Amino acid sequence: MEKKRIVVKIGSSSLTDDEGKLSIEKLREHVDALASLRTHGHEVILISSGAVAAGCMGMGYLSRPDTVVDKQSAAAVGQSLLSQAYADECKKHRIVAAQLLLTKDLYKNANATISKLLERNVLPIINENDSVSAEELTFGDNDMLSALVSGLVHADILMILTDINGIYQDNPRTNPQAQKYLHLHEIPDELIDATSSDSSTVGTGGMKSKVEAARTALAFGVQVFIGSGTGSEKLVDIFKGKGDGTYIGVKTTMSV
Ligand SMILES: Nc1ncnc2c1ncn2[C@@H]1O[C@H](COP(=O)(O)OP(=O)(O)O)[C@@H](O)[C@H]1O
Ligand SMILES: N[C@@H](CCC(=O)OP(=O)(O)O)C(=O)O
Repeated sequence: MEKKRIVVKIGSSSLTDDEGKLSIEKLREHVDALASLRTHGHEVILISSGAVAAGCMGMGYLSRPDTVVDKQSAAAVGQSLLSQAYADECKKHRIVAAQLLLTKDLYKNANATISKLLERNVLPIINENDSVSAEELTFGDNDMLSALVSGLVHADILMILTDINGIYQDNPRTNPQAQKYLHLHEIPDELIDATSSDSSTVGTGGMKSKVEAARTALAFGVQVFIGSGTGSEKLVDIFKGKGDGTYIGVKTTMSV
């Protein structure tokens, strides 16, 4: 298998249980899958959401808060829990993990650090620095952050993992008849217009922010997958073109 540079983005919805709390079981499965992708020789960078969700309980919030300061405070509590959980699970695979908390205005400064970490076989784990990100200058969700990082590091592939198995013509939670796109060559304006920003209870941006991110990544020459999966081989399967989701792009790095 040819070595590729792969950015994997994991949304809050794929890291939490039914009550919206951080699920160590789910996080463990993601780390197992990331480890397998690395074992196949690929360079892997992780963009992980989940700080706000992970911090809600410690802050005494019963559900995801609405105000910026409440979300920022929950993220401050949750980011350290998230980072510790990744470090613990990575250690089981003898993987050293690094944490990078980026902001929209300064994210490009991380380029050299990410390159050095990859050179030393360290797994970069990136999130937005929620606690200091000003409302008018925030990514808000990590979809666009993952697309911009993919461009910055000249990634070959961006895999966006979420709680739904691809892009549908309409939100399948409200319209069960909606049809799924298996493969898209590009993201037309009509698709962005038709895609909803309705998200899960823990996520932000819904499918709209993911298709917008996919369009940005495509413009950088990065092939994109949006979908879900289970088990330690799910990322390798996505790479092989056997993922449960939507493949986007004209290149054939992933054997779609
Ligand atoms: N056209 C669509 N196709 C698929 N999912 C959609 C669509 N429109 C809205 N959604 C919603 O997007 C949600 C995923 O977005 P989000 O909650 O932000 O996830 P994440 O936390 O992984 O970023 C799904 O649970 C689904 O309900
Ligand atoms: N940076 C935030 C991400 C916010 C968010 O909900 O993102 P996502 O789940 O990717 O839609 C966090 O870690 O909670």
